[in-house]
Amino acid sequence: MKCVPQKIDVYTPVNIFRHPWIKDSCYLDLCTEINFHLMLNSLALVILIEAAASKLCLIMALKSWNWLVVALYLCDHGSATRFPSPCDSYIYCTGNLLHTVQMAKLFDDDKHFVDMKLKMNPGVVLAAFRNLTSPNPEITKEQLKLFVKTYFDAPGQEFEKWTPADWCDHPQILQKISDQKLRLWATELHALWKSLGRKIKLDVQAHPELYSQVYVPKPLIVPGGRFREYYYWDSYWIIKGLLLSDMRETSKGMIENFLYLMQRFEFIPNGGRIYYERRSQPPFLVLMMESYINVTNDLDFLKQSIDLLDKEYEFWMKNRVMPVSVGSKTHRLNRYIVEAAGPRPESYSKDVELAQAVSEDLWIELKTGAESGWDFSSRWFIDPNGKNNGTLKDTKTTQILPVDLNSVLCKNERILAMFHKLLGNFSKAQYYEDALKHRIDAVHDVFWDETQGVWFDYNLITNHSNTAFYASNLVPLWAECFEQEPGKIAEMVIHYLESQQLLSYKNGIPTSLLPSGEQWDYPNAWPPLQQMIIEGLAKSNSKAGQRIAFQQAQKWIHSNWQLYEKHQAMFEKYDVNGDGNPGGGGEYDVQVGFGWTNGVALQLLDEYGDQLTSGPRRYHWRSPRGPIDEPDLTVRPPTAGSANRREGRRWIGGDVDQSVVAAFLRGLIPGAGEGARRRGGQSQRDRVNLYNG
Ligand SMILES: OC[C@H]1O[C@H](O[C@H]2O[C@H](CO)[C@@H](O)[C@H](O)[C@H]2O)[C@H](O)[C@@H](O)[C@@H]1O
Repeated sequence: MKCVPQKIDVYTPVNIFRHPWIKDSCYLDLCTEINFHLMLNSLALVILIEAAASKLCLIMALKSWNWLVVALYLCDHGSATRFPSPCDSYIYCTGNLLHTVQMAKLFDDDKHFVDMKLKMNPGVVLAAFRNLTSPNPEITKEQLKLFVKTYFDAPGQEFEKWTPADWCDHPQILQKISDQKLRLWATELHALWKSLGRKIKLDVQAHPELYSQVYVPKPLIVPGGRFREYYYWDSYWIIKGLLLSDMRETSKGMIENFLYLMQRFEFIPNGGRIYYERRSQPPFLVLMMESYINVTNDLDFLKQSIDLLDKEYEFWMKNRVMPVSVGSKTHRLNRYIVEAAGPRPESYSKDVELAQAVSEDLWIELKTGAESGWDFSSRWFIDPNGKNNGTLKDTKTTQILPVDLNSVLCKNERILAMFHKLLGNFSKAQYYEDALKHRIDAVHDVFWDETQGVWFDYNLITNHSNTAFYASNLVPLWAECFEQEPGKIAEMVIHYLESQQLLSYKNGIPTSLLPSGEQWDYPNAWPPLQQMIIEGLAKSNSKAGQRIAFQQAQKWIHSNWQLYEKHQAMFEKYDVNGDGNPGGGGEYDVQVGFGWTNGVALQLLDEYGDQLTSGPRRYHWRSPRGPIDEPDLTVRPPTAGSANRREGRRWIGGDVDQSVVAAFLRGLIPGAGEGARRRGGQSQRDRVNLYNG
């Protein structure tokens, strides 16, 4: 036990019951029922125990209420309890009831319980649970089941029926898709917005204490499956898809919800549940607004929202920054870090079991992993020697400067500068331009590897790069977070991709090359990562980059479509190998729906709709100036000695007839359809032709 200064806002007289020593016997919601003397006694007892155990804690603290509170500020049981729990609820975020239900594993998925609605006031439910468990805390699983049935409703009670008013039968995007099967599929993807649409009941606003759902005023689109609520970074690709489905009102409503959350929390939480309220996700709000403004030119909306957009950027720059010195320069770069203690309520039993072998600090690292959106991945593993190695228990997300987060912030800075120019605030625009300049410099000095021609995450423990492949290494290309000539940098990145054989997978670019069993690793391929990589290559001034972008788009669309034909479902992630399989691994079963997958598929169909095919047809390039180089599309397992070949790696490409796969892939050479006609812009296809010319 040690005494360390605490954040003053952690234990105030009102929420003093959150102190870990008394929280299980004295619930905040029961405060009014508790005799004042009893309360004083228990506080005195806590202080006495604290004081006895730590010579540095002053017994003087007993003298007055203020001193009691001060003593509680100063006393601590270890680093993990320095922080508050994921939220203040003794039903959904911390306490005996949550612990008992989750550790009894009443449901297959821990998220089920924390998504249930309370039938009665939390104080009543907690009192009933205390009665049930005292004096004998041992209760049977049957008693517990009955208790949950008596006091909770099934998840999903927080929504009312809603059909988006801006949904129409024939969005313009359909006309751009030449392949009939893909066009039919796009029609069905477009229809999926209706089944993923949700409107939160006003009762959630009136009685927030009965729900874990966080109220937002406008209807929204959820990812699907167990993800019954909105998610921050998912919503970017959902909004992109909605805009292509001509659903501007729904898109705007989703952005308004995030602005509402900014007002309430001063940052944007991970997702729409109170157990997510002390962590965020990659900062995409400014990018959502850019997408919306590009389509609508709604400058009034931008004007009303700009202060909150600035505020979100400030949140990241105040709370998620680390100085890092390279040579004589010190840069300020961003990292993920979540200052909340305890297991994640939605994965409670798994977190408790995992931390038993390690320390409770692991819970901070896991929550930080969730904030990164990459929960979980070998990307965050750092073993006791500081190496990028180990298993989930070696997760040290806070100790890594992530390439992708800094690239997204690069985009934020560029877009915010542009927004302020549009609104006539030139000094603020200059502020963001300066920030962008510093960021580009820092990204170059800290992340860029000139020899390998790619960016790498930076390990803050060893002060070295982590040179393993992660798809996030390519995000600066998409974010245009570099100074060099884009064509040149793209050529270097392509050389890296080829040398690592990352373009040889049948269904897309893998998340990593390590089959760790975690979901943000090999062999999974995730929609947002494919989209950023494809767009990054497509917008580079490189002929090869544009060609590869199309090939990857074709692979992705084909495997998404193939699996949809088989299961009538869209998945949250896919396997890079085989004849179309959903992804797997991680702590929950693969989910269907699926918000960002549908958004990315629509984006690719919009961009390449005149060229993409559902089947293995051979296309001939009909450029008037002669053929482009035929790409090497041979599918092969990694060769011996290549950096991507690791012990135990699963190569599923061996399951299928390689010659058939190779023939299939050879059919993916860019074809000449009718030129893509984009609304107000140059298409990928046009850019390819221009380049050829
Ligand atoms: O319940 C486990 C974790 O689930 C979420 O993460 C995954 O799904 C999200 C929604 O599609 C996605 O944004 C995230 O990238 C996925 O890894 C949730 O965001 C986590 O906080 C949660 O612990």
